[in-house]
Amino acid sequence: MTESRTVPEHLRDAVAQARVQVAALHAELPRWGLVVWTAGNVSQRVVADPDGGPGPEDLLVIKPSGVTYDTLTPESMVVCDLDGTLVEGDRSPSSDTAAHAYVYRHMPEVGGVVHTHSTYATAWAARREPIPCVLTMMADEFGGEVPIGPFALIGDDSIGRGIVETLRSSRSPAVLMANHGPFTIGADAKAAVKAAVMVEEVARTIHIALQLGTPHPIEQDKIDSLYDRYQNVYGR
Ligand SMILES: O=C(CO)[C@@H](O)[C@H](O)COP(=O)(O)O
Repeated sequence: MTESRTVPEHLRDAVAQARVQVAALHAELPRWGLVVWTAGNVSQRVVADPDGGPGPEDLLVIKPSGVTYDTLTPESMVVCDLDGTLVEGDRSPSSDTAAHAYVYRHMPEVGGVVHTHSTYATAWAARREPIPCVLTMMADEFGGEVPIGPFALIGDDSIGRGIVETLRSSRSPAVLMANHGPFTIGADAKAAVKAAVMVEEVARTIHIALQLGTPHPIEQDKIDSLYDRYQNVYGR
């Protein structure tokens, strides 16, 4: 594969650090039972101009496509530009790279993106049904329901467009792409992994609640209050 650009000298340390972080975060996906075989991926933005903030010249670090989790290392991670073009690496980038890159291009506040096929969240995605906000944990992390994104084919901008269109009008850091699975975002890749863990947890719990009867919705003012406390006070 041709490399159109190289990692600029001033970003070498930041890219090396991101390789370590992204490799370690990939190991979290099987650890939390969110993926099987080679499904799923984690990426992190590397800001090209730390003084100016996120911009179109940024890079992203992501896993190579089709490699099993137990063989992923910092060295095997690949670096792409925000068009999804390979900048550094020995293998093809993840097949979801275009989606991750689209999110970074259009949501400058996003520093990490995660995709899994975690079982319960993906079951909701298969039914194209948003996960209703019936748990305080959901109000805390998602600020409301977890929305459904459109059906989109893999490989081009379509998934990225669907993620951005859906999450722009939601407080949720997670979207269930129709018939596909969850994509999550965060200020960094760790926050996006956390959202991936949380969306699977609430998808499972609410699925079980539905087997027992009808879950009670939480009033909007209570959701707002829980969200505000968790986002601005909890853990500070
Ligand atoms: O769902 C998809 C494709 O959208 C992925 O989760 C693949 O299953 C893993 O792809 P690579 O990251 O290995 O290319």
